[in-house]
Amino acid sequence: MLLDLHCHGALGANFGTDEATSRRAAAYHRSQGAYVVASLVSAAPDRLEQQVRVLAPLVADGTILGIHLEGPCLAHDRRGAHDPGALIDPDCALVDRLADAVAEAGAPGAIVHWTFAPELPGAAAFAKALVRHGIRPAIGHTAASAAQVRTAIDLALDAGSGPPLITHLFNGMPPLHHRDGGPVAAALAAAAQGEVIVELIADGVHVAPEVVGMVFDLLGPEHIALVSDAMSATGLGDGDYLLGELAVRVSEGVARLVDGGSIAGSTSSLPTCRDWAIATAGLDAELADQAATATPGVVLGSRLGLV
Ligand SMILES: CC(=O)N[C@@H]1[C@@H](O)[C@H](O)[C@@H](COP(=O)(O)O)O[C@@H]1O
Repeated sequence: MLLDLHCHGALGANFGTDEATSRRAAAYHRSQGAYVVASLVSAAPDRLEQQVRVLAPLVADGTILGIHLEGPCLAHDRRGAHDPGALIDPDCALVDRLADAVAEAGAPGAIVHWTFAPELPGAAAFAKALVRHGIRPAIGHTAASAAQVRTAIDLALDAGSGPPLITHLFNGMPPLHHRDGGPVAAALAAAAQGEVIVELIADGVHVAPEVVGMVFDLLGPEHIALVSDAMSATGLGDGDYLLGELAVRVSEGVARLVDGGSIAGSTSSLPTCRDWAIATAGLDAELADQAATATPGVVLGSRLGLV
């Protein structure tokens, strides 16, 4: 089985909406060959609490590997398919609240990682709060400079975190510029030193095959987690869907926000991404498999015992 650290749903369901459809989405991904961490897009704090409470029993019984909060402390300009009305500055009380909610709902430690933009006010205290709760900081949806990303990585490591994640490297951040390296340069340099693990969406839409190949050549599979970022259309066809509260249209397998046209997750399961990485990006099967099993396995650690 492959291990997908970033997955929003399948079969018309967004994880966290309700228990029955969340179970069906997880079962779909299992039937394709992947255990998933359920990702939640930016939403109001009350809504996030409801959603983590819906998912806690699924973590407790091993239906899903854990929960990933993607937002709501994200950069407005790099929000991609996140609801601009839900974005807030980093808020340590929200970390305490959601960590307490999953514990109370029977799944202490259910939150595996949490994506935030490190340039926002209060991000340093937020990252420390994550580490205090055993949640791995994930840097993403960010317009930070390379120096700000480097500082955030050091802060997380100093606070006792395992290597932070870089949420879907390249997507939701400025592209690499040779006179302003930004998050991509900082992430590649740190990953090469084993100080972060980068996610890559290898669905054939988000990142070009030659870029996927280049990242594997530069970093090696031990520093890369292939992820699906699968949204609710996964397992179904083209049509109209929701990502969180936002309307998404899927056409020829590509999901885009109806309003603005941002790409809005993938419609591929992780095994499909793995196959694309081999067939189209030209990776050795062994390397693709390592980035879809052993490397995400390091992030999951003892949580893997549950499945
Ligand atoms: C659930 C989620 O957040 N998914 C992101 C999306 O927000 C972003 O728009 C897209 C492309 O990002 P890009 O235009 O920066 O490459 O990547 C991912 O699909």
